[in-house]
This record gives sequence, C-alpha cells and structure tokens, in this order.
Amino acid sequence: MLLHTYRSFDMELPTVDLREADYVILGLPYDGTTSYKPGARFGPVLIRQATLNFESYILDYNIDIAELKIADAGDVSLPVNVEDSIRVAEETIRELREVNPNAIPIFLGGEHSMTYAPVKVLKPKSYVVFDAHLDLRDEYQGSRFNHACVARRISELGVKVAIFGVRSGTKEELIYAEENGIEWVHARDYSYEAFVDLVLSMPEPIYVSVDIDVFDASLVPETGTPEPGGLRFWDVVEALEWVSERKDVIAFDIMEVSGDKLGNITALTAGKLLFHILGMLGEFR
Ligand SMILES: N=C(N)NCCCCNCCCN
Ligand SMILES: [Mn+2]
Ligand SMILES: [Mn+2]
Repeated sequence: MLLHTYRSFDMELPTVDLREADYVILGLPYDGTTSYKPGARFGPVLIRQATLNFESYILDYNIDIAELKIADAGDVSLPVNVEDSIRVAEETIRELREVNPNAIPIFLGGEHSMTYAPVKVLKPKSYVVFDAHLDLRDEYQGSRFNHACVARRISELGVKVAIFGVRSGTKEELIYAEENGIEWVHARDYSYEAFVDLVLSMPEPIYVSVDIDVFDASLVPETGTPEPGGLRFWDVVEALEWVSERKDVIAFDIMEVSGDKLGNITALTAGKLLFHILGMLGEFR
C-alpha cells in the first residue's frame, strides 16, 4: 500500500501488484469545495461498485480487460482543506511513480479540483478535458483551488488546454480563454471532427480528463453541478479512442461522480467509461 491510501471497494476485475501493473487506478475522494450537489467523496467507491454490473469482455475491442495487468492503489486519504488535499494527492502520485514509473494511471474522483495534483506531478504538455464547464475562474467561493478554477490553474502551469462539451461559463472565463489561447468547443457544436481537428496539433504528452458532467444531465444526475444539453456516451468514447490510439496519453481521470446510492446512473456511466478506457488501452497500446 502507498502511504496515505486506504482500500475502499474492489472492482469487478482481478488486480495485480502495483509493481507489475501496466495500468493503475487511484481514487481521489475529495468534495470539500462542492458548490451545489454534495457527495463526490463517494465517487471512487461508487464507480468501482458500478463495475460489478459490467462484463470484463469489451465487445467493441474484442478484448477481455480481466487479462490486463491492472493495479488498484485504493483511495488517497484526503484532509479537509483543498490545498492540503492537493498536496497529499501529489505526494501519493509521486510515490506511485517511484514504485512503478511506467503504469498508466487512471484517477477516479472526487471533485475536479483534485486533477491539479496529477497534472503537477506528471507534467503533460497538453490538458484535454471533457467538461460542461470552462473551469477557468480565477477564484470561486473563497478559493483559487475550487473545482471551478482547475483548468485555469493548469493553464498557468504552461500546459496547453482544450475543453470539449462546454455549456456553462462566465464572461470573465471567456476572456481568459481568448487571451490565453485556450480552445473550447460548445456542446452544441461538438463533433468527432472538431475534436480531432483541435487535438491533432496539441503537444504531447497529453493528460485526458473527463469531468463526468460533460455528459447530458440525464446520464449523470449525480454530479456536483449537473448541466442539461450535454454529450452522448459514444461521443466521449470515440474521442478517447482516437486520442489514445494516435497520441501519447500519459494519464486519464474520471471526475465529479457523486451520490449516496450504489448503482446510481452516474456511477454506471462512469464505470462503463472506465471499462472502455481500459479496453481501448489494451487494444491500442
Ligand atoms: N465549474 C463549475 N462546475 N462551475 C459551476 C459553477 C456554478 C455556478 N453557479 C451559479 C450560481 C449563480 N448564482
Ligand atoms: Mn470540471
Ligand atoms: Mn463540470
């Protein structure tokens, strides 16, 4: 076990020791800056539990992900304060890299605020994110590390940012995007072609983040700030297939899953996406 982690719930998959893994799951169960619907601290448990519903054989790729070498490093034990939590998450991810520098991590959240930690440690050149929100605020509800600020903090690290599926933002965020070369695609304008067009020229390596609220609210009612008018499940899967096959993706996350009932529709959406990500990684890499 890594320092500052605990085991919460087992997925519907055999796992291997972290040292031997090609892929590693790590939960970031933080919800201290939630602004609307609470419960993101249960996201990682809910996603793992939802995988019990799914076959490990993925029809789309003709692959059984039970045969992949996947480790589950558990969940990081996070303190109350958001900046302290980011620090503990960073330390844990650094430790994980020391134990196994080659495994591709898939982080499960937990608020989007936590994505800052893996990005700081893994130092991608680009951040490709699916999100209903721009997350480009300088500050929100008293914190610069609020979930609504994470894309801005990441862009300030010098990482190239592109955001897909957006349908919520402020004038201030729009101006920041424009002044800082941050590309984004409205959910109404989203297409596979628009995604490929933008991501094709982005510098590598790439960190891919899925804020689960990018999906239509009907697919993800249990998330911190649900928004109607979102993407379909296959929109995101097809984009991830392209980027994981064609570009150097060093990590993924699935964030902002919440709720207090096992088997909730949001967790099922996230669990199914997790299995597809593992399937495409097994197929393409
Ligand atoms: N990145 C995010 N998830 N942002 C959500 C911001 C919520 C805006 N509430 C609007 C309240 C208006 N009174
Ligand atoms: Mn977000
Ligand atoms: Mn969002």
